[in-house]
Amino acid sequence: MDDSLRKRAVGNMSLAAAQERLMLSFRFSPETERIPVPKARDRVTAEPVYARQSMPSFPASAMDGIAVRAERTRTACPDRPLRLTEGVDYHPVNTGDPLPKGTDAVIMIERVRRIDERTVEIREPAVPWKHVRSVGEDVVRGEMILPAHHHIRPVDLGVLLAGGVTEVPVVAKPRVAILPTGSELVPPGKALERGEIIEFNGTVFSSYLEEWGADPDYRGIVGDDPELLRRAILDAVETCDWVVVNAGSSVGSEDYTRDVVQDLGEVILHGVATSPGSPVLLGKVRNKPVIGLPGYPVAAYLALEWFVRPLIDYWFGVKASPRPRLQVRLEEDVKSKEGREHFVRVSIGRIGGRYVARPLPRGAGSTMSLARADGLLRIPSRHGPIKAGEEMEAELLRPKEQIDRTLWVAGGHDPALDLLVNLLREDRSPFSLSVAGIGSIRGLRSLGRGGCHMAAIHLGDEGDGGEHRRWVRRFIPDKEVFLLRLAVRPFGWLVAKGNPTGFSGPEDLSGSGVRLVNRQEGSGTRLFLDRLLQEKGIDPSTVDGYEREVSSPWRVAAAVEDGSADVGMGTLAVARRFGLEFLPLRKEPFDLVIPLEVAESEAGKMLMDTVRSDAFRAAAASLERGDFVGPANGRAYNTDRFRKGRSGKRS
Ligand SMILES: Nc1nc2c(c(=O)[nH]1)N[C@H]1C(S)=C(S)[C@@H](COP(=O)(O)OP(=O)(O)OC[C@H]3O[C@@H](n4cnc5c(N)ncnc54)[C@H](O)[C@@H]3O)O[C@H]1N2
Ligand code: MOO
Repeated sequence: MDDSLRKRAVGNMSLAAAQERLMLSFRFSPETERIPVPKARDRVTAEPVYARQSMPSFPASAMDGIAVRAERTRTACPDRPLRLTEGVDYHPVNTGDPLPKGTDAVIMIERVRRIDERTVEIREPAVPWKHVRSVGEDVVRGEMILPAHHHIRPVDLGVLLAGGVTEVPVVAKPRVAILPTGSELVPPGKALERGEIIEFNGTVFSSYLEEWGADPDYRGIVGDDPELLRRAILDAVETCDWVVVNAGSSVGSEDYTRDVVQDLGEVILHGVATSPGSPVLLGKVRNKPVIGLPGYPVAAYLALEWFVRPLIDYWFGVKASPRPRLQVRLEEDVKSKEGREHFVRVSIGRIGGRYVARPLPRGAGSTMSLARADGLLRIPSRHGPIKAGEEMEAELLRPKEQIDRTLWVAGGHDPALDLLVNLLREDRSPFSLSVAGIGSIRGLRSLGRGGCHMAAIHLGDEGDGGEHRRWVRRFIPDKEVFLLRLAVRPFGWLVAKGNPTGFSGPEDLSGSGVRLVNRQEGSGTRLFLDRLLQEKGIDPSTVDGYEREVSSPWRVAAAVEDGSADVGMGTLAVARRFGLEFLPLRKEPFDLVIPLEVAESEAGKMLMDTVRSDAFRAAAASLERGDFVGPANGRAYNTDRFRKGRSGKRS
């Protein structure tokens, strides 16, 4: 047996213990840099900074007016106005001017009546030192402006400069080497050969590290070769403070990070009890941290935050504030095994005054689901699975105010929804739309129990106008709802160009070697297929590929395109986008189901106006013809439509 196949599984220390172990393994003594104040934003002070001069450095007028000696104006009153002569009793001053010698108060110009060129009159006495900024009123020489280990903000630059400081001592940034490893990796932009993967984790790491205050040093892709990795780590520890190695920390035959680190230094620990993100390697080479992160992007970014971010904060001596949290109710069950902490990405919507969370795809490779997530559930290792309806705390990845202003559509998917998302943004709408493609039936069910604002459905044929209404009544019997038509889409079979298997209809799905790619249960497409099979008396278990479920029309098309399936169902627009052949079956309406209270809300009205706009209608019409259109770029920004906020017609 190949030795690498006998590698041990990774360990499972708890995340908290692993973080502590890492922190206890290093002591840092970062250098201090002196940098010009204008460049100091987001840096961290290395020492306290004291004012070198006072601000203001002279008594200054705080208002436009006249400077006087207060004592000389004592007799002024409304009955006996006092006349003052310029150059003798008063001096004109503007805000910020030094107070002329011999004066100690300023009278605002509004309180002064001009008599002639050199004479003014006042009706009340000046109060000594009123409207005068005394020396050091703002910053006083010798005062501490910023303490040590302070994260410098734009306003701090102002007080530093005002206090006569031009250079500020800051903690030098930790230089962090980033070593993406893997012979399958290629730089972005290259035309991909089979098996090649675009290297993007390195860029994401660099960007997070910059955001957290470190200085990333991206050192390029290292192939799967222990000698190359060894040299890359040794080079990196020469010039960098820490090293982050990406991938190769698991137990595959080409995962060398552990052995190389062991050989060059010490493995502190390998493997944490989390999902995703478990194959983490923490090591020490030449007394410097070497951190091996899993290759799968979501696992990698979470683990970067768990292990590298606290090191950065420790280096700078600052404490990052934790993300805001929010109590949410789970829309669906969430599986989680005891003994491991689970991190689950969720979308969050505010529905009927409470926050509802829907779990997003769990795969550690699903970058899109992290990019789209509103929050993160952290399920403790002793918790076990979570049932739909349970409440939990979520960490927010998006501001709550944005979540509050998002309408949530769940159900079937169509490019018309993307169009809506973009039109709302183009129109500078305060509201946005978030789409959960979970299938028409699940969308209706979710709407029925208050799990989303609207459902999107395609469950019928254009010929049968009542079909959608019947579905709605079945799932939402007790709510008044609108049906808003977005499009009528040509729907049919998608096959490769030239229809190589000669597919002609459902009869060909059974026993003829044609491979199907199916949609998930609860989708309108699945329902339609099941009906066709039933009509033809075809047993689904005889259909090759019936069990292969994908979760969107795009994934159906992608499977047909890559040749792993021969046929699937989808719209003409999707077929065109993928260059596939389309065999039409029906024209199906794609409708939004909108409860009355949502339709009458400000957000609902805005959405309905957008659906009725010329821009949407034109774009939707081309979708119906099967032409894919992008967002209507360059369209004039029309505030008027939103101010009017007309309400919708009932369907
Ligand atoms: N038999 C087992 N297999 C695996 C286990 C296990 O316990 N037993 N753990 C799984 C888990 S969990 C994870 S996470 C991954 C981690 O594997 P590696 O860290 O060794 O990463 P790779 O296998 O090299 O890559 C995984 C995946 O990610 C892609 N990748 C890698 N680097 C990049 C990059 N810089 N940019 C973009 N994408 C990248 C890579 O191509 C792979 O597709 O192991 C499981 N397996
Ligand atoms: O720990 Mo891995 O990240 O789940 O796929």
